[in-house]
Amino acid sequence: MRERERPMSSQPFGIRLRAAMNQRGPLCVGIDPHQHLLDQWGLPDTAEGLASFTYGVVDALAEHVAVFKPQSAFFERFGSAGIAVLEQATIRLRDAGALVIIDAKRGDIGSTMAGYAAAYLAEKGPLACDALTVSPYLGFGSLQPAIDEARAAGAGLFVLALTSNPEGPQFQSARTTAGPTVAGAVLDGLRELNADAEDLGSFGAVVGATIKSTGEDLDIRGPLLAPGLGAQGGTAAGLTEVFGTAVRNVVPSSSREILAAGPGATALQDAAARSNDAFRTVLGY
Ligand SMILES: O=C(O)c1cc(=O)[nH]c(=O)n1[C@@H]1O[C@H](COP(=O)(O)O)[C@@H](O)[C@H]1O
Repeated sequence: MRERERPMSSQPFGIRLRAAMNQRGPLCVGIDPHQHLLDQWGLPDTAEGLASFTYGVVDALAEHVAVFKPQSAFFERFGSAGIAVLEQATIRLRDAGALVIIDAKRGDIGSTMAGYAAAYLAEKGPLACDALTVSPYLGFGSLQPAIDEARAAGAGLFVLALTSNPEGPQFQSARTTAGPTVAGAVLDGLRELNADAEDLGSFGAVVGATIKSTGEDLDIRGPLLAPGLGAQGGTAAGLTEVFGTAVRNVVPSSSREILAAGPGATALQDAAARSNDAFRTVLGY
């Protein structure tokens, strides 16, 4: 069967992502159950508190928002009980038609990367999600097993390129021996992976909404995950300055700003809808 004729569930990630953003708006809600948010929601700092918080977000938003990005760190904090919540939340979100990017920023030598790929990207993996954040600092080529598994499963990757934290440029703006910056080399690698994509490829970059203009070419024919909105100071209006003509491919991600509206489901839905509307206008959805 040709790619375009396949049912949506078995389409490559980039195609599913564009369809979901067209349908529900571009907002990605980050699920970052910080200790202070559990406290603010009146929940204990335990695995049970984590579960109530996470399923509260899932129940309120799974049918309204296109993309979710659970932050693995805050689930790992509670060991296997926390990982079980991440697993369940991922299943429930996907069952409700949302896409899940697990933010685990994995990166290792190729043979170990294959283990992460089996956990997060393989169709029957225990934490199977739609896309995974990965780190390229062991060399872009070290990501190959994850790239292969993503292609086989119709999943995607988001590779760190220009991160939102102030320390990022120390490495990311440094020049490689071949000439481009480290970030530029990552973007070049992604452009190559997406070369055959008609609209949006499955291999994306992480580019912080806070980075201002860098002179890097962000047109990689793939999605640009933009965290740093809200709590870190990035705004919807500022996205055009950072992304220029590539702004249409941005997946704007916001965690604390939306989560702080909880625990009420209606308040969470209102916060997500407001945010989604602002991004729709800027990104042209
Ligand atoms: O990969 C990420 O999502 C990420 C990359 C980056 O450059 N900056 C960044 O903040 N993030 C993540 O995005 C989320 C931001 O959360 P808020 O600042 O609360 O919206 C956190 O889970 C971060 O780990």
